[in-house]
Amino acid sequence: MSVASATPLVWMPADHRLLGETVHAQPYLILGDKYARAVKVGAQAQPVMFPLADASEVARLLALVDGVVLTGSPSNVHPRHFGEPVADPSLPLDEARDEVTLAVVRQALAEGVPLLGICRGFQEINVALGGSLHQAVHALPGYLDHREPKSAPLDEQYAPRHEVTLQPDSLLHRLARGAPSVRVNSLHGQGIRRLAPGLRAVAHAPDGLIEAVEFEQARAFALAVQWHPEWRCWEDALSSAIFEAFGQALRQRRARREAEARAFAAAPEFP
Ligand SMILES: N[C@@H](CCC(=O)NCCCC(=O)O)C(=O)O
Repeated sequence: MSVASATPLVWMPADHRLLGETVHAQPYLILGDKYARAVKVGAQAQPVMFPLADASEVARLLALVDGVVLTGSPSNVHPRHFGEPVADPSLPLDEARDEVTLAVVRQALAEGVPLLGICRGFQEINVALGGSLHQAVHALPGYLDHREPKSAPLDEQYAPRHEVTLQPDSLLHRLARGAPSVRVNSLHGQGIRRLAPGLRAVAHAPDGLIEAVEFEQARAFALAVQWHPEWRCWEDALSSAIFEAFGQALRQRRARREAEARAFAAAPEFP
């Protein structure tokens, strides 16, 4: 008998933000609409949040889902996670998010849970595995300014800004149908400095900055990009391909989890 699988579930860890006027500002746990929408439309999956999850709950919560998306965010990963002080205290941090996402990366990769990282999520994967970040790419001689024009309309902020060259024989290169390079948007101030052990750089900007990584020993989909494929992912061939491939990996895990649950239910009980 064939059994139709339920819609896969994707854990999307929350940002912690203060919203409201200064004296009345209150803490909120939030998820950007464009990320959730890309998971729903592009990967045909259901986004879920565990808003007050802490690191000690990560393993138990990962067992309930079919994949993870680590989203972008205006906040930076705290540089203490790669042994540095904060270079610019005016920039936002989100240590509560760091606590969860760094643990999620290690556990998800160890267990073969499909993982997609975007922008901050890309940086989190590198830091979680022992890599480090440049805290201000634009201040480095010879590097481009990878930040978005802050006062421009969103369409302009998310417009393709520079090329990335793709590494042959990578998943990303296959998803780009063998194109040697693609143009991508760019909305970040930080970037990978020391690549973490176990990660392979599979895309580079013209200034040499790493723009995409894959996990070398991946047991399932494990890709992260510094740009934003979630932005109207259905309008761009590579963005659509990334979310479709992630969706396929989610359905494979979903089918496996359901088969295990059926086998467990059918097993004889021993006293
Ligand atoms: N703060 C980091 C990460 C940049 C990032 O994820 N930007 C996305 C902002 C828009 C959004 O919320 O999606 C850096 O600057 O490098």
